[in-house]
Amino acid sequence: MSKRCMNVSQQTWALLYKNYLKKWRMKAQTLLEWFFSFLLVLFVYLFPSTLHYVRDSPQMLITDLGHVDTFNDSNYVIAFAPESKMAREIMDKVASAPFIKGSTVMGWPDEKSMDTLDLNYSIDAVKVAFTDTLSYRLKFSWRHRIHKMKEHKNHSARCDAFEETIMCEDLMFWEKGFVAFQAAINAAVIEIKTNHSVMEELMSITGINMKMLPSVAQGGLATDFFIFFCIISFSAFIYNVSVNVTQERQYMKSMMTMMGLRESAFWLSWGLMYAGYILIVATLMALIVKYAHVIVLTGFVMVFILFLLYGLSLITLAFLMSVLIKKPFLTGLVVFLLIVFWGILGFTALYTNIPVFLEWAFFLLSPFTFTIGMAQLLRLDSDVDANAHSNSSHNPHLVIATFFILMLDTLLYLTLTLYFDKVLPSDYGRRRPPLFFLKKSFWFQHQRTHHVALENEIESDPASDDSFEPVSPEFRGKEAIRIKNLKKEYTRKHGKVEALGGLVFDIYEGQITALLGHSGAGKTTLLNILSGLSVPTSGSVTIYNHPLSEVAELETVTKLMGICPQSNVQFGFLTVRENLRLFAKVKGILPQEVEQEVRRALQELKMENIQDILAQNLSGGQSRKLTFGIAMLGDPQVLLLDEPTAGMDLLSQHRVWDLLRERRSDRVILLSTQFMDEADSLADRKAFISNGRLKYAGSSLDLKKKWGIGYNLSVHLNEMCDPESLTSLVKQHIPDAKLTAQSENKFVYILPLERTNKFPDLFKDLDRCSNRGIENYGVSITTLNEVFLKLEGKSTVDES
Ligand SMILES: Nc1ncnc2c1ncn2[C@@H]1O[C@H](COP(=O)(O)OP(=O)(O)OP(=O)(O)O)[C@@H](O)[C@H]1O
Repeated sequence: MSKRCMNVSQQTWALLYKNYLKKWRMKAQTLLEWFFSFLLVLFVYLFPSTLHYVRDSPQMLITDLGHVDTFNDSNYVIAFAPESKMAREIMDKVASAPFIKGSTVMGWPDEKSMDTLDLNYSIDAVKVAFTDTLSYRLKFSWRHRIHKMKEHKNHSARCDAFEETIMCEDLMFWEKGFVAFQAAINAAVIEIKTNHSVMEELMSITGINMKMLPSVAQGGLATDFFIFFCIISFSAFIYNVSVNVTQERQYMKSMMTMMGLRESAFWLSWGLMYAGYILIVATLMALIVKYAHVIVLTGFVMVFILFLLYGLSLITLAFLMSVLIKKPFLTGLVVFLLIVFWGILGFTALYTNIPVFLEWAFFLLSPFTFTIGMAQLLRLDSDVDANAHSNSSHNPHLVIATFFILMLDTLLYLTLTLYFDKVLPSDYGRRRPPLFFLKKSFWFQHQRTHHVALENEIESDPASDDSFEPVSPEFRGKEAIRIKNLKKEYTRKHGKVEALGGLVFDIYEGQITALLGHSGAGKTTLLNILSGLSVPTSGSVTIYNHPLSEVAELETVTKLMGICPQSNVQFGFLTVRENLRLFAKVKGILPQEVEQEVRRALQELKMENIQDILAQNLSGGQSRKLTFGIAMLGDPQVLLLDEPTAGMDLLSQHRVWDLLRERRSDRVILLSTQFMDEADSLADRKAFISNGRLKYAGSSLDLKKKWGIGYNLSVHLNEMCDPESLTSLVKQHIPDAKLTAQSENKFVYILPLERTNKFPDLFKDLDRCSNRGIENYGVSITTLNEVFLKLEGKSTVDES
């Protein structure tokens, strides 16, 4: 057996190269992936001209806006809520303010009912919502009075110049009466509380419009679209990583894990590959954002880091979904929809006030965080202070905070991926209990102290039953695989199916053991349990004293095993040689021995002529040969082979048999087969399983002896022959001969094995009787097929 070392970096590089070859060979998929990514980048590139403009109004002078109460507009009603004595008193005083006189003041029982006040377009409502006597909120109409500010374009101290006119958004607060109302309500509250009137004083305050510094403004809806395209800029990659990982995780990852693959190598190989893609697109996006002047003041590095961290978080999100969802297309779709939906949720936070705790919870969703981060970046650009310093690095805290949150999101998704990957049930592989990380054995190397006891506990073959041939003394103490009371039940829609029902069985080193049985007998189930691909419902298995129930022990056992499962294990887009090379590295064969091992497998199985053919183009038999070759890599100590020669031509079958015979000594070989001749000529010991129970274990000879070996004497006769005299002739030589079948012109007798010395005389007499109606006769040895049918018949009788 070659020395094995499960090295994460060797496995990661091998899988990474496999991923690269996949991308290279599946050109259409790869081109589409990059085409869509570049299309999105192009969209983003087309935005910048409409996105921002520099606001510079040098012609705007310092202007005197006059007194607060110069505001003069009677086209509104005043509403307040809740209507209490104090509130009414305050509002009465407010109504006495000179600029309000004559307006309608309405009290409402609560804010909700006040908000139902819906006036026609010509009249506005100014609503005052009291929270207590001293606190209130002033609600101005959305349409006509004060524009609602968006957080990411909240550059409220800005003015725009339209030809000759200068429009300042903030001036609305002065011109539409917001400041005047605020001053009047404040004066009323102060007067009620202090008995001192400040109304006149507050009303005489004057306002001044200062000169504006130049600034960069963002383009409203266009900016939102721009952010949206940034959110979905990695979608094509993320869709593909979701689909690829889900596909591989279903079967190939479990198989490779059973060969010794470290989980981290699998995730790293996909993670690193797509991190490379993300790096390229993040650089392009940052270049566009920066050099097309979407963002003028913020540095390239900040934008690049934001895109990179966002992209990485999406890779881990795709990983997480691939663990939670089984269908590849569905995983890709769900991830895409989540990106869109969570991104849009980010806009909600920009436009509305969502509760703080909810906002923090939403930060766990990386597209949400990215939206906020992007908005903050754009906002930095129009920040007044930033303009003053002409360097945004003075105020980047919020953007840097989003970097950290994105890192946390990535870490969270990765942790959840690894956790659910271990805990959630799947078709193959061992599941851990939900709280496995609390167990000491998970953190510390397992100490094997109880194995001796366990070994003693296990009963040996039930030798007392004469259906089981006692093993010869030379094999005593060579029990490599010990199976005790092994049960396996599958739950189906209509109840449970018992695939194995309490198997007790030892498999010895130095022997080839064949599992025989009808379809659905439980052979694959047993082999899957021994390979660690399936978990028994009850009972125990030890391989070289390592109990398979212990995950840590399973890792040791995988180093000893070579597995050839019922379905082929190979990557269709790799050639035969590449497949062998990849699996040799996954199995931990030392780097300097890999090529030698691959060459040996190609030679031994006569696959040199097909070594450069893609596995997907191999015939069924050739594929099987490749899977067998993969199982044999590293010359494993324990070989578990599920119908290894199925579909192979005769020559290949014999090649496989020869190989197994050559390796038999000091190895444990267990194979299942449907071919009786394979079991007959290859296996030293046959185990016959029927309906999940062991019916017989022993050598071919013993099996045939117990179940009707011998020789079949078939005599063909014509109408001249007297059947009774034929039977008495046979019995005269061999009294215990049995007539097993008779037809009009053919009689079949079974002649016991130990009577071979009587055969010559019998044949002589039969020759002599040729003139008495015996046309011809022949003798054949009982085949295993016949024994199988007999045993099968007995099982059916037993069952009924
Ligand atoms: N995943 C599963 N879910 C439900 N039932 C299953 C599952 N796998 C196997 N079974 C059932 O368990 C029983 C044993 O199946 P198994 O595949 O071990 O038989 P087998 O002896 O290998 O058959 P074959 O020679 O046809 O491969 C069958 O009744 C089968 O239907």
